[in-house]
Amino acid sequence: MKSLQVNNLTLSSSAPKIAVSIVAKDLKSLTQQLQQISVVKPDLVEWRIDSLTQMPDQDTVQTWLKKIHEQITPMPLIATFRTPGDGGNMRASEDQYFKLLRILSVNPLINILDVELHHDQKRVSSIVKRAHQHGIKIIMSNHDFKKVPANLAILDRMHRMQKLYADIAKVAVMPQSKTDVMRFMQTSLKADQCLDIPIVTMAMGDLGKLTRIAGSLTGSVITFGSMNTHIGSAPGQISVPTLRKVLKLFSK
Ligand SMILES: O=C1C[C@@](O)(C(=O)O)C[C@@H](O)[C@@H]1O
Repeated sequence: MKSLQVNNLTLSSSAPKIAVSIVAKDLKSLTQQLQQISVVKPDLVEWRIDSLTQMPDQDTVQTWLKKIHEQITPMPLIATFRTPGDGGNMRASEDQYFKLLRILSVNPLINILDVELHHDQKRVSSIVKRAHQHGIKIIMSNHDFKKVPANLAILDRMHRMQKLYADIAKVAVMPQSKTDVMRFMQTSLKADQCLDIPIVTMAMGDLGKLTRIAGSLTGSVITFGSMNTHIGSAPGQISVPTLRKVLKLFSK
C-alpha cells in the first residue's frame, strides 16, 4: 500500500480522500465557493485557475491564494491550470502556461501543483524540480475527453509521469461504453500495482461515476467531488456529502 503525506493529510487508496475544486471567475464567486467549502468540508481543495476570465499576474495569484489559504487551512491546496484541450476554460500559449507554473511552483501557500504531461518535457522537468525545491508536490495529469485510450498507452503515460518525478500520477478519461469503464478500472489497478507512486484515476461522465467511489479497489487516492449539483469541475462528479457517505461503506 503506497501513501503520500501532504501536510497532515495522508493520501492512500485504503481510504481515498475527497477534493473539491474552486471554479470561481471573480472574487465574489470565490467568497461564495469558500463558504460552501466550509460547509461541505472536503479533505483537499483544488483551485482551478483557468476559471478566471484572464490569465492572472503574480499579484492576482497572490491575492487569491491568500484568500483561499485563510479559509481552507489546514486542508492542502492543489493549484491547477488547464487549457481547453484538457477540459479547461482558458486558452494559453506554452509560454503563458509555463510562466504561470513558474510563479506557482515557488509559492508556499500551494501544497500540490498540477502539471499536464503532454507539455514540453524539458520545461515540465524544470517545473517539477523547482516545485520540489520549494516543498511542493507534483500531480502529473493526463486527460482524454474523447475516449479511454488503450491500456498500454495509459500505463505508458503513467510510467512517464513517474520517470519525470511526479509524486502522484493522474489519468482522467471519457468512457463510451460499460466495457470501457471496466477496462479502465482494471488498468488503474494494474498501474497501482506497477508504479511506485500513488495514482489518481477517474472515468468522467455518468458512465464513469463508479470509478469516483472505487479508489479502494482501483488504487486511486483522491476523488474529485462537486460542491453541489451545479458547481463542479468535470462531468460526472458526485457531490462531496454523497461521496463522503458512500466512501464510508468501503473504508477499512
Ligand atoms: O484532473 C482532475 C480531475 C477532474 O477532471 C475530474 O474528472 O474530476 C476534475 C479536475 O478539476 C481535476 O483537476
